[in-house]
This record gives sequence, structure tokens and C-alpha cells, in this order.
Amino acid sequence: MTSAEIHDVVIVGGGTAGAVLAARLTENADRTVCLIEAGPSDLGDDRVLRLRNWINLLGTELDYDYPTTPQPRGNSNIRHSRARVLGGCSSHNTMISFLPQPADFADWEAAGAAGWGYEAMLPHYRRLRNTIAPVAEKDRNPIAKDFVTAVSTALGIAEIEDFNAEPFDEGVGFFSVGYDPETGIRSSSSVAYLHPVLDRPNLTLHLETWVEKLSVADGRATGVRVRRPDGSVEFVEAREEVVLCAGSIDTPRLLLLSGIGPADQLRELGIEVVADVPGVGENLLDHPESIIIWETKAPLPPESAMDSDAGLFVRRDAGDPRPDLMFHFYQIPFCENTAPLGYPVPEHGVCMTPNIPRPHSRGRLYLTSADPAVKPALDFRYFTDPDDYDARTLVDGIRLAREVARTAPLSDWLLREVAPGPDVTGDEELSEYARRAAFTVFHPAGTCRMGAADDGLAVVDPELRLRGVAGVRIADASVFPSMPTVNPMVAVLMIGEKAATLIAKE
Ligand SMILES: Cc1cc2nc3c(=O)[nH]c(=O)nc-3n(C[C@H](O)[C@H](O)[C@H](O)COP(=O)(O)OP(=O)(O)OC[C@H]3O[C@@H](n4cnc5c(N)ncnc54)[C@H](O)[C@@H]3O)c2cc1C
Repeated sequence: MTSAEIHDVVIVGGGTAGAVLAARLTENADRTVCLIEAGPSDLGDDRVLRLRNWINLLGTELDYDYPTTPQPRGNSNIRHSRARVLGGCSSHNTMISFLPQPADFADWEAAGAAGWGYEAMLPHYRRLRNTIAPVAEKDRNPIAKDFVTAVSTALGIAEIEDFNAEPFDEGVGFFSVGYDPETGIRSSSSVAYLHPVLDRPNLTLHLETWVEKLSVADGRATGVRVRRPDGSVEFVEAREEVVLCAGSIDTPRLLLLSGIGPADQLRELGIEVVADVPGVGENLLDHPESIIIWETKAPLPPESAMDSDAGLFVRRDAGDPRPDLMFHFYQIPFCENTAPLGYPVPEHGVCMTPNIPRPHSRGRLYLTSADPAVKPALDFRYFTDPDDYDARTLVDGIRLAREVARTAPLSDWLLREVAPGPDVTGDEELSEYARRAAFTVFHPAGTCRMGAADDGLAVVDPELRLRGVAGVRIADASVFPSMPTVNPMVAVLMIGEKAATLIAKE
């Protein structure tokens, strides 16, 4: 294996956080940065750039498409979409953009992430280069407007014009979205951060290049072993540090394959232990959701930013300042998880997808083989929390959704409830349905969580430095100590910004 290149900083993964980091670190012309991305460029690729096309990217060659392990209390057929393209998941997601709530960051601090409180994080939010604004008036579909009105009438919840203007406990309205309403182009981390700086001489970008292993000598990372598109294997050396931004599934996977993780698991698989870091792969978080679908009386008008433009936050627990139940309102009948259960697939329809903002169940990611081609096992342990909080939240959500659907003007559009159907009303049967038809909001996180030095399961410290091996940081959704109440992409972008300031300080 040849040592092909040497750079000051090597970033693994040109995704949501990795693109931010590469752009920020190369503002210093004296620092050389190599960004290594497994997927192709998004430049000029309309499939990726057109926000509303996101749903057509699921399961394509731009999606790693991770299965879950069997989920005895949930849906075992959930596929976890993860993007294989520059910009990462910000290049194929719905770009719903929420600043996390103050109490979300307070939870992180309480979990040992000193310096990650709300006030300290706000400057990183203000620095974001993405174009983020509430869905434009021209993209607001009449049925989504009527959903907002019906929620206010049925539940007495006020409309919020801009969810990012200030913290909220409840609210209904159109989401803030990262896109250009004139063109429909997404404001991904690649578009907002990388495209304008691709010609910087101190930035080297390798596309379609898979990082196979982190190389460590005498307890310090020296660089990474990569596989180029032509199959050749090379070593890319890091003079200062390696930053892992491969996301909450591929960052722990890479660490485990490099011998960094729970020693017992590694030994069982015949992987040489480089550092015993028991927390790698633990604390697998997600936002699970369920779904209630209606057939509409007629096809819907065409307006939309990305078919899930509005939503609702409900607070049931008065003891916490944050909402604890969220809905997306889809202007399409999303039947992927109900059709296999035998429910009808209407030609035109809408759905509400209640989700659990702060679920109690925790899962685990682990390897089943030392073969790097074998995907890691993702055991989310959906709905396994002993007090059954997670399933009860979805049952509450379905009941509230029905109240909204019964209320004008939304009710005027709806022909019939097709899943689970009006006859399913009891707690037990609603819970059974909600869990069997459950899906993911696509928010896996937490598998290399940040924490204090005395926390045995923390994988990185509050400066994002990997425990047990010097010269490595992690900056992506895997470092979340706990799940933010809201959709997490903005938190990930902020992690990219904060990582850049931490590295620049040194
Ligand atoms: C379909 C979908 C819709 C979503 N919608 C929203 C939304 O509307 N709002 C929201 O807040 N969140 C949303 N999310 C979640 C959000 O997009 C992610 O939480 C966030 O983007 C994750 O960022 P990341 O930097 O951790 O990882 P990613 O953005 O996934 O970046 C990881 C990058 O690393 C690369 N990589 C991985 N392994 C290697 C390797 N070994 N070598 C080289 N490169 C590698 C990948 O190709 C990828 O580009 C959605 C996610 C999906 C999938």
C-alpha cells in the first residue's frame, strides 16, 4: 500500500457535518484539508438538488439502505435510508430545519457535554450558511393550510409562523425548510458550504472513495486507508488529525472495523483490539413514528415544497417546557408500511405521522462479521421501554390525529380513513397497529455519544476527541448524547460549525 498523500486534516465523509467542516477549516489558507466522500458529487445532479425529488432517492444507488434486526415489538421491515452522495443526508432529506430547544441542549450538558448549552450553541446556529425559511406562500398547499386551521380549532393549538423564531412548547404551522423557493433547489451542506469553495487550493476532495480503516500507531491516528473507485488501496496521511463525519451508522462501523470499540465484541469477531472503547455503537437513538392515512375525495392541488410541509407539536407533560408529541402532515398517502399489512393503497390521500420527540427506548449497533462488506446490525429495540411510554405516545397521536381529521375545513377533503381504519379504537389494538406500522423519521443518532471523562460509555469528550486514541475527533449525529425534540439536521450542521471552531483553536 502506498502513502499517496499527506494533509493537515483528513475528514472522513463529505456529508451534512463533514461538508461544513471542510469549508470552515479551509478558510485558513495555511491548513490543508482532505475530504473523503464515498459517494459521487451532487453538482449538476437534479435528482439530488431538486428538494421535492427526495422520495425517489430512497433505495437507489445513492442510498446505503440499512435494514434493522428483527423488532419483536415493532416493525422488522424498516429500511434506514442513509445518503451516499456529497452533502450526505442533507442531499436527500426533506430539509425540515429546526433549531433544537434550549432544554435539548441542557440535556446534553447534563449528560456531560460541557460547553454545549443553548446560549453557547446559538452563535453556531447564526453562522449557518444554509438558506432556511418557512415554506414559501406559493408552495403552501390548500389542504395543508386547512390542516393547520383544523388543528387550531380542534386542539386549541396556536399557529406558529416561524418555528425558529423562539423556543415553543406547542404549535402548528408550516415548517422552516432549507431550500430556494424560486428554484426548488435544496440548501444542503454541499450546496451552501462546499460548492462555493471547491476551487480552494488547500482543499482536496476525493469522491467515490471508501475509507476502510483508521490507521493508528503508538496510540495516535496517522491517517486512513482508502479504496479508490478503481479498486486500488492507498494510505492518506493526516499530519494533525482525522475527523470522522461518516454519520451515526458508518462512523461506529469504521471504528469497530479499525479495532476501536467494546473489546469483547471485537475479539469474538477476530478483530485486533486497538482501543477498548465500550460505548461505540451503544445508545442508538431514533425518532420512531406511526401513521394514519386518509383517502381524499379528489386528487390534491399541486403546491408543495417537499410533500411534508406542515406539522404539529403537542405538549402532554406540563412538567417539561418542550413538546412531547410531533406530527408531520404528508400530502401523499405514504403506504410503504401499511400496504404489507394488507391496508388499501388509495390513489390520492394524506397522512399524519405522529412521532416520539424524546423516545425512552435505546438501541445498539454492532458488527456481526469482521468482513467490512457486511452491514452492521442495527437493533433499535423499538418500543421496549419498560413503562411503554413510546407506544403510548403513538396511540395518543393517532387519537389526536382523528380529532383533527374530524374538524372542518380538513374534514371536507377526506373521504375515509384507510389505515388503521375507524373500527380500530381500543388502546391495545391501536398500540398493536401503531407498532406494526411504525416507521422511522430517518434520524438515527447517538452511537458515539459525547460525555464527561468519568462516563465509561462516552466515546468522545466535549471537545469531540475520541477516547483511547489521540488525533481523532468525531463530528456528526453519532455524538448526540440524547435525541433533540425536533428534526436533527440543524443540530448536525451546528456540530460541524462547532467542530471547526474547536479545531481552529488548536
Ligand atoms: C430520507 C431522510 C429524510 C430526512 N429528513 C430530515 C429533515 O427534513 N430534517 C432533519 O432535521 N433531518 C432529516 N433527516 C436526518 C438528517 O438528514 C440526518 O440526521 C443528518 O443529515 C445526518 O448528518 P451526518 O453528518 O451525521 O451524516 P450524513 O449526512 O449521512 O453524512 C455521512 C457521509 O459520510 C459518507 N461516508 C459514510 N461512510 C464512509 C466511508 N467509510 N468512507 C467515506 N465516506 C463515508 C456518506 O456517504 C455520507 O456522505 C432525514 C434523513 C433522511 C435519510
